[in-house]
Amino acid sequence: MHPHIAALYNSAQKPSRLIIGLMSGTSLDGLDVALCKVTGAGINTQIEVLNFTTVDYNNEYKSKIKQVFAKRECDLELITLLHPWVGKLHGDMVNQCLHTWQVNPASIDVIASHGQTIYHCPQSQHNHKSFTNGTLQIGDSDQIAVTTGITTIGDFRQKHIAAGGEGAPLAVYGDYLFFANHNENRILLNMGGIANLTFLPKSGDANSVFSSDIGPGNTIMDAYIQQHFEGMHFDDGAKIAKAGKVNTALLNAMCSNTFFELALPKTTGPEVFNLAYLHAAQLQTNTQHLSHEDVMATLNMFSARVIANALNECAQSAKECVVYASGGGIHNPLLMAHLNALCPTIKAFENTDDLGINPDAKEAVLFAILANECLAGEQQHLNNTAQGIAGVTMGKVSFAD
Ligand SMILES: Nc1ncnc2c1ncn2[C@@H]1O[C@H](COP(=O)(O)OP(=O)(O)OP(=O)(O)O)[C@@H](O)[C@H]1O
Ligand SMILES: CC(=O)N[C@H]1[C@@H]2OC[C@@H](O2)[C@@H](O)[C@@H]1O[C@H](C)C(=O)O
Repeated sequence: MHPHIAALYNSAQKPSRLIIGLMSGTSLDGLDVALCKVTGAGINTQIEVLNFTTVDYNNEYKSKIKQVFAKRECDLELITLLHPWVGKLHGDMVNQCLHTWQVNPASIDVIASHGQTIYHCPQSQHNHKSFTNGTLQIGDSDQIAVTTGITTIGDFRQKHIAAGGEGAPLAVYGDYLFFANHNENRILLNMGGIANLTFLPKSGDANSVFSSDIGPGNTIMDAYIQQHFEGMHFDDGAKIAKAGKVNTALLNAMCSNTFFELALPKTTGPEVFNLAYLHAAQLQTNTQHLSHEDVMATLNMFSARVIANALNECAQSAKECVVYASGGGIHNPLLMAHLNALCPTIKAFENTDDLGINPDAKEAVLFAILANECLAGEQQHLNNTAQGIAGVTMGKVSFAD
């Protein structure tokens, strides 16, 4: 047997494994690195996050990725070069974290790498009759494995597509294994660039579990700030939005899009929710001359309204839902205040800290859980293709040499 296969076999048989989850989201703020001790597998999975950090991206990374990010047309040579470059950079960042944490790389069983999404196109968002769903993540796992010397499992989304899904949201798998609870109807809400949710009924009925993207979380707000406020990446503490007034005409125009008419589950991305989306709504409502503050107030309310609509829809099908929020949006006080006001049927808004997982680390932890299932999961716990939840093992294995 090849020693790499033997090592994986040994890892899979251990009662617990050290797995580093890596997530680089649509906000392009940094690489989330979560060192997890994962015990067991399947519905017996337990997680302890031993260390977590976000390694900030520098301007070079952001500007290089932005040249291809969510763009229908771009330089193929650049994409080809970025794929190994991002992987190497992510590997270097893991090495830097391990050094800082004084953790021996040899003690890590595997790295779970999401990569960097550069384009997402479910069937509902493209006009090519002969194609179904597609999504593309760069940041080659072979580069991470070679750079760190640690076996890396990556490229999780392609199996989901191969099995008929849209390649997202994958959160549902980890959410179900780790957060489902018999005493409470739960909604796990993540507000990153794009917002998504997982509904976990207390009945535990796997067929009633579902997950969906909702629409914009922070993505349009971030893009607007980056365009108009030099050196700023986001509206810290919602200071700018708080100084403005919501423009109802613009808000209503933004809320009117075919994506919102599609039934859950569905997926989307910054390919749709971007500055061009805002500009089209401004043109339509003759609101091009609003102040930056008023635009930000309206964008903030736009995100809140679409998220609230989805939460209220879930709350109709199950009484007394508790929302557990995660992602950078929880740090936006105006967004959170709007959500509370717009969701009277939600029993309580908590965040995943209350369930033992740092809300900023949650997505990276979810990929560690997916890698753990790839290694040690003995059966599929969710399998409902009608709800976009394919019962498949996700992830491709890259060895270090
Ligand atoms: N203090 C804060 N005030 C306002 N907004 C904040 C604050 N901190 C973070 N955010 C928002 O959270 C964003 C980062 O969120 P997160 O890291 O969850 O996104 P992501 O993982 O890249 O996205 P996705 O989950 O869609 O892939 C920032 O770009 C910003 O918009
Ligand atoms: C294609 C892609 O990268 N989608 C991301 C994005 O960010 C949030 C939302 O859109 C979600 O569908 C997904 O990420 C999370 C981790 C998921 O798959 O559950």
